[in-house]
Amino acid sequence: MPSVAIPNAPTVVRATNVSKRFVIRKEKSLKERIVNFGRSNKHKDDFWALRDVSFEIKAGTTIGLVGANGSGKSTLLKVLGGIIEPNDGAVQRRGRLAALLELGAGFHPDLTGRENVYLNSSILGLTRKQTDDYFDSIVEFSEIEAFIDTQVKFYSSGMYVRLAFAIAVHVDPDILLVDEVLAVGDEPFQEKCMNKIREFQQEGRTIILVSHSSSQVESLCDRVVVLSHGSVIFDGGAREGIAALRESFDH
Ligand SMILES: Nc1ncnc2c1ncn2[C@@H]1O[C@H](COP(=O)(O)OP(=O)(O)OP(=O)(O)O)[C@@H](O)[C@H]1O
Repeated sequence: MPSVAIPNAPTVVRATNVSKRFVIRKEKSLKERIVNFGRSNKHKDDFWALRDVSFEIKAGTTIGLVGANGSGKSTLLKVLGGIIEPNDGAVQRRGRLAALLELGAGFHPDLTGRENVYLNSSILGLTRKQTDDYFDSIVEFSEIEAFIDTQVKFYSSGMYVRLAFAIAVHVDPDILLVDEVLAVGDEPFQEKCMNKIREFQQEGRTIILVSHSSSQVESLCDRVVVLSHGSVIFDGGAREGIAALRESFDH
């Protein structure tokens, strides 16, 4: 088992019948524009990115969210992290959460790396004194010392991820959400992140990971949830989950 199983571990995340709808605006075709001359060139469609998703996650579990492109993984991660609200259903969480979502999320582009460290840490519940204490260690982990006083809008995607990951792992999270972002780091940094994730597993923290890498999911996760068109089609062991994922590509 990749993480340390805790007997009778409490539930730290519970999603109950979660559904999320987006409104998609589409341009009308030339024919529709002529027929509807004088009216708006756009029409709206409802799109359910998540439909009736329910599961519970016990403390200390590493869970992989997998599925084809557009199946709803990032949307689910954002709903679990409280970054977006579901239209139906509810999410309950216990403990401090740190989230590594899409690139640059959580960073203010006009602020420097240093200022963003302080801003992010305070959003995640650290005092200024605690951030002062962690600051050097965050910068050292990120290995971007030379750019720490540069505005983050000038950062490369790898530099963003380095700083974001370094902050997330220093705020003592009980739950860590990681979207695909790690794939952006270079090989040595990815290895460093994997080691940190393994350390977190040993410490009994809960990790929710979105990944397209089957080998990464199999080596890190205790459990896999497979999404297809916004619904859970499998919830169980990692190896069986990867098999269910491959099968879902054929449908
Ligand atoms: N803000 C939004 N407005 C409209 N549609 C959205 C929005 N965010 C996501 N979607 C749609 O919801 C669906 C699920 O998107 P999501 O990013 O959750 O998929 P994913 O499984 O993470 O995909 P990928 O593997 O490509 O990253 C997609 O069809 C996407 O276009």
